[in-house]
Amino acid sequence: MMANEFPQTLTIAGTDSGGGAGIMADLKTMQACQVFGAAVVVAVTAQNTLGVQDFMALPQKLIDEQFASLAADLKIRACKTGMLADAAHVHGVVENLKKYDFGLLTVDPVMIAKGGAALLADDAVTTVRDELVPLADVLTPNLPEAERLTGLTITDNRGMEAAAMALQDLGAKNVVIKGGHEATPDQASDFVLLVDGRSFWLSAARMDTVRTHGTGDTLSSCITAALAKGEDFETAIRIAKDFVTAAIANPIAVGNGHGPLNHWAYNQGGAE
Ligand SMILES: Nc1ncnc2c1ncn2[C@@H]1O[C@H](COP(=O)(O)OP(=O)(O)OP(=O)(O)O)[C@@H](O)[C@H]1O
Ligand SMILES: Cc1ncc(COP(=O)(O)O)c(N)n1
Repeated sequence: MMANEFPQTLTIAGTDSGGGAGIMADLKTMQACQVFGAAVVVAVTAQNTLGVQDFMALPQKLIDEQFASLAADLKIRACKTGMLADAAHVHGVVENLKKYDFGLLTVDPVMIAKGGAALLADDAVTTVRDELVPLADVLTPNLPEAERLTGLTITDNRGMEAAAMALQDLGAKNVVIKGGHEATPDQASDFVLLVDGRSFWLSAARMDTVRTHGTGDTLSSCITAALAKGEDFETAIRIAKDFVTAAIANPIAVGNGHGPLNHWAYNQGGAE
């Protein structure tokens, strides 16, 4: 393998001082997936498993410089976005994604943290919908995010399927509607609509646990890692579901609130 050819990935998101979500969860997932992970920090949060105490988005100039630094040196094969804070920063990230080639893009349209804190300004939802979603090779909204982006109300499986189609109409190629927030007691079921029109459900036993901090970040960064390794969309999404299921099913005791996932579990044979 050439010196510059090792699979390289990028997360464009916010930090989590508590280590469980955001860029920290992304890099831990990428490491476990045996790809190299780089990061463009858009926002810094003061956060733990109990919630988000404060955050600040970085000046756009510094964000632009991080993109330029990576473009000048690394060979990123796949990237993902997470917390982008506000409309101006969403727009700034979109400009950079159009300027540089960082490979396949997974968009996790992060809006509200598990503890209830807003990680995206309300008026930025339209910017995400109009500017970022059309660039997405894979879009991974949870149910509230899918509702905000489409204007639909999702109450059942049919609603998830309709939302996925609406998101493809907005320009996303492959869509994963995450059912973590669904009120089904037994199953955590995600609906996948692929770019070629095929669709399927991915279901796992729903774990009765509060240790689910960073589940969405973990899923989207595992998809990113698998794509960087050359997997096709369907395989990448299936691997990521197994990875996150194992990471939830084998909890580690950290913090007193929504605890982080176990990013070693999948490699230790912990897939359910
Ligand atoms: N309690 C659970 N048991 C099993 N799987 C779960 C559970 N909660 C979430 N999942 C799975 O985790 C993945 C992420 O889904 P979720 O809806 O929690 O995303 P999210 O809200 O974006 O996560 P976060 O905001 O915490 O990063 C999905 O595959 C979902 O089915
Ligand atoms: C920086 C950052 N990015 C994303 C999340 C979402 O994760 P969760 O919904 O599990 O709190 C978060 N809490 N913090």
